[in-house]
Amino acid sequence: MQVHAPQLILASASPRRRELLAQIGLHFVVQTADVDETPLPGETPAALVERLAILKAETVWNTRRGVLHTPVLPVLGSDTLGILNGELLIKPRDFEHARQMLRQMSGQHHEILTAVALATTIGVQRVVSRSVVKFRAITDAEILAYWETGEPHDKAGAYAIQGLGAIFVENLQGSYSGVMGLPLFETTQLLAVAGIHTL
Ligand SMILES: Cc1cn([C@H]2C[C@H](O)[C@@H](COP(=O)(O)OP(=O)(O)OP(=O)(O)O)O2)c(=O)[nH]c1=O
Repeated sequence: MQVHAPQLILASASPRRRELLAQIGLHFVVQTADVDETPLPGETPAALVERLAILKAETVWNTRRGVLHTPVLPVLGSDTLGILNGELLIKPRDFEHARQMLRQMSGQHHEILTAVALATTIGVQRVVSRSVVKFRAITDAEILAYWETGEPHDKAGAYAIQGLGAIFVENLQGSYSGVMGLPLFETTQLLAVAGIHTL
């Protein structure tokens, strides 16, 4: 088996982000950043998602720099959240919270924002991907059955487009990988600026 030197550090505990980066053939190591994801008073969703992606990337960048005292690999951080009627769709706290979000999303359009930040020696570059997702009508019985699969528990908006949640998605305008947690088009553009190429 050939061992590749890592090209970057992924500052994320999300298995989806790992899968997506691996899908485009990048070699990376994972170092997670445990950051406070609470919105600031009056913070817009777009400002929040961008701030959290930057915070995740910078937190890991600063830790690596402090420990190693040597040139550090670029660090990629990301954050995903949804918006419906101005309200945030985040990871559900419990079944009640998931039910409340999915009931609101039933038969409606919502927006998914994923921000990506790349920390390098020249500073932090970032980009935000926006997608609009239309859900079909969902019954309460379906919400309960879906919750019981476990899939919604750790996903923004309490669903996974890459999983069983796909059955609710009538239409998607935007980035499939962005909804899943890491928009690959935008990510490769950021990486190219840092000299990391996929082809
Ligand atoms: C909408 C949607 C979200 N998600 C996931 C992507 C993210 O992992 C998660 C949103 O939570 P995030 O806080 O963005 O990420 P995370 O806590 O999983 O990982 P980390 O902060 O360490 O990077 O929801 C899906 O997997 N599929 C979907 O369709």
